[in-house]
Amino acid sequence: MILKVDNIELSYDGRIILDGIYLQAETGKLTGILGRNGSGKTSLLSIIYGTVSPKYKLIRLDEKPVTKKLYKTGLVAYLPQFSYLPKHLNLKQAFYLYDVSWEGFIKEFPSFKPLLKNKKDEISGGELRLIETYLILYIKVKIILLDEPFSGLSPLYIEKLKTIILKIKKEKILILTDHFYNDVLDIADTIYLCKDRNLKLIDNKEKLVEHGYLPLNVK
Ligand SMILES: Nc1ncnc2c1ncn2[C@@H]1O[C@H](COP(=O)(O)OP(=O)(O)OP(=O)(O)O)[C@@H](O)[C@H]1O
Repeated sequence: MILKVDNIELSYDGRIILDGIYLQAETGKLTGILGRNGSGKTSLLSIIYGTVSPKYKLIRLDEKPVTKKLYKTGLVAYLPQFSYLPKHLNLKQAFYLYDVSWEGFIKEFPSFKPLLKNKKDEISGGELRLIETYLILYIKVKIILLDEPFSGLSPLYIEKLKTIILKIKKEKILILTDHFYNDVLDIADTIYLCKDRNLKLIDNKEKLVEHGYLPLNVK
């Protein structure tokens, strides 16, 4: 499946945030979006998802224009920057609600086993972020949008999550944005830099320096 996002123009209060955006993402390839704070990455993901309405947009799936908001098609799941799980659910109930296997999760992350009956305010911020990201990755949809999945995670969990993302991307369209650029560069097949209201296709790390996203002395 190929997702094409084209011709997006978004303004807030008369200020143009995105203009003439083109992005292509496909099953089997991980698409990463990098960009400075405030460059418009979250806005773009929200436009694709359908919760932000720009002045113009054209979204196509396998060349067919999508006329509904994408989230209404049942094809897409979105990890927002904020926590989305309802407070009253424990983890067992949350995995049940999202139809994701707790046993599969425990196989990957055995240290979470004792947390089965805990609610979101009884686990750490990083643990919660990992669980919420994992749930989104395993929801039975074809398109996954992840806004800063690595934020708040310790290095070992980031590595584990990267392995899972690489597995998942084989059967889903996966678009992610994060400030952990080394991790994004490590696993993404296609990288876009969100800059000057537009997306620039990036083919190597040096380009990120040239575009002023990374400092000159970056490792
Ligand atoms: N609801 C809104 N009303 C007005 N301006 C907004 C709104 N949401 C975002 N903006 C502005 O739009 C610009 C893009 O914001 P966005 O959240 O998309 O950036 P971002 O690249 O995701 O940033 P970050 O990396 O900090 O999360 C910013 O200048 C922001 O202040």
